[in-house]
Amino acid sequence: MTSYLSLRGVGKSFGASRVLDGIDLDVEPGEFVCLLGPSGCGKTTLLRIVCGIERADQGQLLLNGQDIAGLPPAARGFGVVFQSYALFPNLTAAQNIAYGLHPTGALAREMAKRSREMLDLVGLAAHADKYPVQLSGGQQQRVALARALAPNPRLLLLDEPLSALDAQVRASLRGEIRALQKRLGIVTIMVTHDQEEALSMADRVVLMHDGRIEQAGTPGELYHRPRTRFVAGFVGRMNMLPATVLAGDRVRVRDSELHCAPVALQVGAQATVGIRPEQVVVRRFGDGLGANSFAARLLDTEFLGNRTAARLACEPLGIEIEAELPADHRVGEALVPSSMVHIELPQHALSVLAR
Ligand SMILES: Nc1ncnc2c1ncn2[C@@H]1O[C@H](COP(=O)(O)OP(=O)(O)OP(=O)(O)O)[C@@H](O)[C@H]1O
Repeated sequence: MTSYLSLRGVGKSFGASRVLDGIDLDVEPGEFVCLLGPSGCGKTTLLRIVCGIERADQGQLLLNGQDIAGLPPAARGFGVVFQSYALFPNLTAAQNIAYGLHPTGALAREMAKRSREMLDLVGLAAHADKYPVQLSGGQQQRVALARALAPNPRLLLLDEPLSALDAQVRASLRGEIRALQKRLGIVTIMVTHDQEEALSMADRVVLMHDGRIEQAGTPGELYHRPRTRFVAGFVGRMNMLPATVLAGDRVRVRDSELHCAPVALQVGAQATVGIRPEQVVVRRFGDGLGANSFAARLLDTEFLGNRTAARLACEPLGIEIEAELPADHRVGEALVPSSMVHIELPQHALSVLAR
């Protein structure tokens, strides 16, 4: 089956520096894909290549099976929204949106009608005649989104569209963009360095590192089944324990044996065992000494409202462990610094990764 958009072996260098290396990516109809990664990993360059502002040195860019690498940006028919609103200050909201329709050759009457429809779509019908300076940051970004969507683009490209906004507006716009994208069914690629944004908005997250795709998958896959240490460390928080593989379902950490889900690594391989803080089970000292249970000393706690974060020193494993307990945790009141507890690292919650 042909994907809607396919990138095959896309590579790009700036001078001697290799910024993208062998990027393969398929985007399916209706999908919302986030390019996520640390600063400098190449995500913006990749979006600019899809957009046509930048040319790849190698590889193919196929839309519905057709190579579009040679097409200039305007001929691609994509809608783009940048971090800065990039609205024309001398045009009203309605005129800014209509401006995006000029290349379609629509008549003035049609453009005005479409512009009103789009303002309605982004909840700004009452602000049609305002100039950008009279609109809040969030409203300006909604106008920019409406402008990008007005010509019915074949692809919507968003480059950190929320990063200039304050936290509250950002959170509400996240939901709005996501809902709009689903309603219109428009294939969308968004660049962000904010993992929470990527996990909450995307159908699929493409995590990039040093110009390569480290892992692509649903938010749940990246969070629960990271394939590399980089993914485990970048998406959410993870305790990491140096380990040696003992058997298909056992590893050794220091002098202790841990049972884990089946691992693909060879016996004797050096590995890292990862466990999320919220999956560490904390019990009263002496309670529940099953497999993967260890004594630990509480170093400190941090009250976070709906949960409590705890730092524990676990001597048998030779590391500090971070745990997160729900607010109503029954051991919660006994958690005073220096007290001893037992922790369990449940078998199913351990990710065993190559070192
Ligand atoms: N026009 C250019 N000329 C030279 N180097 C460039 C150019 N554009 C980007 N780079 C370099 O390419 C690398 C990747 O940049 P890119 O902007 O794609 O990364 P990014 O992941 O989007 O990072 P950020 O989140 O900081 O924007 C960086 O090292 C950057 O300095």
